[in-house]
Amino acid sequence: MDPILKTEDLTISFGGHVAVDGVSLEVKPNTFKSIIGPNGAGKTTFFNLLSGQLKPTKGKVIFKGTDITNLSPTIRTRKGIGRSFQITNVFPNLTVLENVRLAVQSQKNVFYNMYRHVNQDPTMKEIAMNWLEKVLLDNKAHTLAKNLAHGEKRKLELAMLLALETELLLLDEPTAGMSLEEVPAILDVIRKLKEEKNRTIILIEHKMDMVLDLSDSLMVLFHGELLADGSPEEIMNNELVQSAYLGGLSHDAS
Ligand SMILES: Nc1ncnc2c1ncn2[C@@H]1O[C@H](COP(=O)(O)OP(=O)(O)OP(=O)(O)O)[C@@H](O)[C@H]1O
Repeated sequence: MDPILKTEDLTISFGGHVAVDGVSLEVKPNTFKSIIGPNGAGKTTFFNLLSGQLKPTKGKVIFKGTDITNLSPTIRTRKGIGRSFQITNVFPNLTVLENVRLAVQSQKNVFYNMYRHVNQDPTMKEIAMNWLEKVLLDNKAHTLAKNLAHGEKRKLELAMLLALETELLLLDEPTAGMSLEEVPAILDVIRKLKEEKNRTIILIEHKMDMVLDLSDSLMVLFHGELLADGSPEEIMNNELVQSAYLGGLSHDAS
């Protein structure tokens, strides 16, 4: 099966520091891949290269056989790469429902006329409400986004990402900063997405139990380099990974 996503020698330097260093990998469609690695290994930078927030110093990003290395984040989203929203992309003075409805509209290419449609299209509202139900946030539909608790904001980001209906989802620590009680619900949402088997999901995550539970494959970044790429079993048994990373991980994994 052809990969949905491929990187070739993907590299970015900031000044003299090589944050992502010659990463070549392939991701099969409708699989779940996690990226692990210690703090500062280059995981978020790698995501930024996939989503187009950063342009590489060298190398390529290929999505569904097309070289997208020089395309903008907006065009990449239209082509099917969805990156989890940061809360900075959320309108704080709109309600939760209105925020998701804007994401639904942008998926349907009617963003240019958003205020008219916000008020006039009941279907958009229903679709938005469905996404909110999916992330268990429908009870906060009419709350202003700025008044949400941290875990609820992460759920809103996830609902907005899902509303874009992209084939590839890039999830950057979706449970970061959540309280212990909030994590299982979001984990359930991600597990259900995986079980639908109609999306490719790449997850950056420090929580090893979550990674091992969900992933078909794992890639390990270490000082910007791809240290290993394989099944969870292969990675856990990889001596290089154990000595370079997993030994230390047991201390800082949450
Ligand atoms: N815009 C930037 N300018 C300069 N250096 C950067 C920039 N973005 C990232 N870096 C550096 O690149 C390296 C990789 O950072 P990155 O955030 O990708 O790591 P990470 O693996 O996601 O870490 P964490 O697990 O802590 O989130 C770090 O040394 C970081 O300081």
